[in-house]
Amino acid sequence: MSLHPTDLSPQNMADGQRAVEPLEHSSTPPALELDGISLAFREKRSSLPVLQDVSLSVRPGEFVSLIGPSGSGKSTLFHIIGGLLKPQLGHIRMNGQDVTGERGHISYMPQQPALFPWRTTLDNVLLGQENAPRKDTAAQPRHTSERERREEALQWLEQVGLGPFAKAYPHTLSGGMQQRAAFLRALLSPQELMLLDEPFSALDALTRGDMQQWLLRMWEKNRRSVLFITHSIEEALLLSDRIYVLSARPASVIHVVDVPFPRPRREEITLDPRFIEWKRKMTGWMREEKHRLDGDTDITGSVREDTSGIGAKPL
Ligand SMILES: Nc1ncnc2c1ncn2[C@@H]1O[C@H](COP(=O)(O)OP(=O)(O)OP(=O)(O)O)[C@@H](O)[C@H]1O
Repeated sequence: MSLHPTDLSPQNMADGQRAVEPLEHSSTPPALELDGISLAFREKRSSLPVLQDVSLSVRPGEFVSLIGPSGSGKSTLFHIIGGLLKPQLGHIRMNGQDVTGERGHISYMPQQPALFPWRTTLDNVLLGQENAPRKDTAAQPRHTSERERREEALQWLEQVGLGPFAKAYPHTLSGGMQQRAAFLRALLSPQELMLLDEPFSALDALTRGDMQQWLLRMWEKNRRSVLFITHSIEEALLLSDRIYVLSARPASVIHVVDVPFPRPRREEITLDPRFIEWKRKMTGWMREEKHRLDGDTDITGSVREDTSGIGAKPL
């Protein structure tokens, strides 16, 4: 389990000091390691550089977020990690093994729940296990029979308040309920690493807040390794151990934030002055990046400079 000792006390923030590097680096290899990933989409006569030398890691049991301007290449990065695209440069390692260009190593939760309308909630939740090789995971140890898997999935559905809807079809569920089912499907998949691509973006604000709290509790109980895409700085700060901030396209990592707030975290943390300060600082970064994307020459060149003094690591 990774730890993120940081020194982001209000005093240090005022003093303009940086967060210390994590003290503990476990000898266990990262659940996910991206090493110098670059990709350009090539068409007949043109080339669109989308990712440029992106490196990041997710240690076992860590919740890591990616945040960056729209169109910067976040989903493309997920497609590369999932083996749907092969980078022109760089490597992907999972648990120390090079898996660049290989499929089947991750469980994935997309923006839309993508439940099959002809399958019940229970059968949708079981879908992730049907085409994947069986192996132990933290959430689900090895089973011998289909019946046991169904029973366990039913217990999970009860736990997330979907017990009465196990036999219902997706169109009868609310957006939040569908997302919980989609999350369970990913959680019960045998792959250890979960990629969550803006899972709450289609939900209304209140449901989204509820789902964030729900995800926090679920993750704190199960501690899967998660890479999470979001556009919401508040969501990233609330949920993550670490946040990678991407530049505009071609995306590279411009800041890494070791989130200093202890767990378990609850909604109240968003009212903490340190949380508000982080949010303000990160909003500034994102705004600068957006201006750069829009071609605002006044601030071009200032984006990669860390002026925060509150613990971010500029690259
Ligand atoms: N298959 C493709 N062929 C050509 N260009 C593509 C392809 N897929 C994505 N792009 C382009 O690559 C860029 C990055 O797209 P991507 O969807 O990865 O960005 P994103 O950061 O996930 O965006 P958003 O935050 O809006 O979801 C965009 O300009 C997009 O138009």
